[in-house]
Amino acid sequence: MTYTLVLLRHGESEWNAKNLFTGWVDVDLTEKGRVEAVRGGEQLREAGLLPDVVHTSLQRRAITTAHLALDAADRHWIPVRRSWRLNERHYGALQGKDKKQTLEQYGEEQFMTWRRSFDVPPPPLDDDDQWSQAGDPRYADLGDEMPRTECLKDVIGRMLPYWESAVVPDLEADRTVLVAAHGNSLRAIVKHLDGISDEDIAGLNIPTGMPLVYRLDGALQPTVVGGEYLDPDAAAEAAAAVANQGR
Ligand SMILES: O=C(O)[C@@H](CO)OP(=O)(O)O
Repeated sequence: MTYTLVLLRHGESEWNAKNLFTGWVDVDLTEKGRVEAVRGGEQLREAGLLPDVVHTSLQRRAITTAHLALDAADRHWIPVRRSWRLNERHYGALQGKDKKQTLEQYGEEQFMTWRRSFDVPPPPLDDDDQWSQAGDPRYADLGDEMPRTECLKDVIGRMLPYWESAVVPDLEADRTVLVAAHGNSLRAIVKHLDGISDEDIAGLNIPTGMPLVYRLDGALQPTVVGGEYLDPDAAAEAAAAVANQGR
């Protein structure tokens, strides 16, 4: 038995284009991001990878990407589930800050610790900050679970209950599952699937709008470690660009 999982990071967002830390700020796709999402869906269709169900975050850039990609694959009609547990990593007090300016102000080591360390979150974001999500009705039910900042370890901790209770049952029902989410929530899933160490995950970057396909065995172990991008050369180039943001 082999299960099929497709991971898709949203297309380029307005704040990706402006090089701003985004996190839970609900920015839209750019025109380029919309084209990437459509292209991602076309790649799925061309590869005969037709999702039976889609899981997204509660954020516009992932929701719109899923819709555009599925529309292009003629799978716009499949069931959808959304959860805050697939949201981007909450970037704390860095939300809304320019990545290049942050690098210049705090230096390489602190910048990379905040961006890619496993367990060091940025300082928390005040509830009255203009980029806070406190009071956003879509998160009204979160109570004490509402983050004010997160590191990747925190993202894994809040993502896994959803993975186990919602995504795994779909895989085990032999559905082709599309997860349309974010750079860091997808890094959390990849770390979990591939068993990547806390140190090595720092070097993993996920490009926008490029389907990453995992075939999983009956024990939900990847048959190919790291999965397979449908366009590996373009994905490698785009992942390197993500790694270099701020420079
Ligand atoms: O700003 C963010 O929310 C993320 C994804 O765009 O950025 P980074 O790749 O720096 O974690």
